[in-house]
Amino acid sequence: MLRIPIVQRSAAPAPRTARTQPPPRDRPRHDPSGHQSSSVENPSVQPTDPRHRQVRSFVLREGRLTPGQERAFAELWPRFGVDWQAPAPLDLGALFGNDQPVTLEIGFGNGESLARMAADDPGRNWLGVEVHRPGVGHLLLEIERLGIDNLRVMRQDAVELLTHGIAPGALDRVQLFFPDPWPKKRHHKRRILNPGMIALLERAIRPGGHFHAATDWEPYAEQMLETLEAATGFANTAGAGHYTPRPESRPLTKFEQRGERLGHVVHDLVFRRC
Ligand SMILES: C[S@@+](CC[C@H](N)C(=O)[O-])C[C@H]1O[C@@H](n2cnc3c(N)ncnc32)[C@H](O)[C@@H]1O
Repeated sequence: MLRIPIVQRSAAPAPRTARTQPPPRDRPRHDPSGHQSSSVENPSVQPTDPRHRQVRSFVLREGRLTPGQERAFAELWPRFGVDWQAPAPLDLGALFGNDQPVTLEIGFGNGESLARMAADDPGRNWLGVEVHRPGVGHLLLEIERLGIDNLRVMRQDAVELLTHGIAPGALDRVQLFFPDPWPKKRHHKRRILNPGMIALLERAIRPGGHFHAATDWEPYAEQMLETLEAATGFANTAGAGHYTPRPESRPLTKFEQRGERLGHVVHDLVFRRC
């Protein structure tokens, strides 16, 4: 009898690299921010098993690095980048080499406004967390250009970082500027500022510390105001129902400029942790 050999296919998938296209289900259908975030080596921002997928505030996208950004990852990441794996909490004092108060910026984009703030306020430590790889590379180059040493950079999902990596009360301030608005109703669940995030912020920010958000998307601003005012751990520094005038200390961000070109009104919200 003729026997036909059965050829076994290897079960091991090809390793994912920075330049591998994500499978179709991970490709964004619509990104209202116009932002190209990327899929990378960092396991904490890799797509997870679809059976256990959580709703994320970002969609992983390919992002090409410029030669300058490639160099930044090779030369500057070892000094200013933070390699972190959940669930170990960060030792912020050791990270900065001092006990200055720490401001965390979530989703810094290209990082130019964050680097400016860090340069303007050296008496404070600054930690930026972003998932978009070219943005991280851009910020590393800004740190080099400005010659500052009070800023560290993380390539991470901020939700994961706040859930596992930040000890209770370890932060003096958290800032969230122009988060993706996810304007379609079916995408509202992707908005990063929701009651779950507010609970994480209440845990991470010390009593007397502050949370500062800004957005140019009116319905999101209204949702932020309502959700933050409903949280018992925060008090609106502008008084109930009010937005805060734009603080001088906040430089214009890239997405803010884009919003202004589109005629959007910008709202700032500053809440004190009580
Ligand atoms: C609309 S952009 C705003 C960027 C910047 N703040 C600005 O104003 O120019 C929102 C940014 O948040 C980042 N982002 C979204 N969800 C995030 C998350 N869970 N952790 C870290 N970064 C996130 C995106 O990659 C994107 O760069």
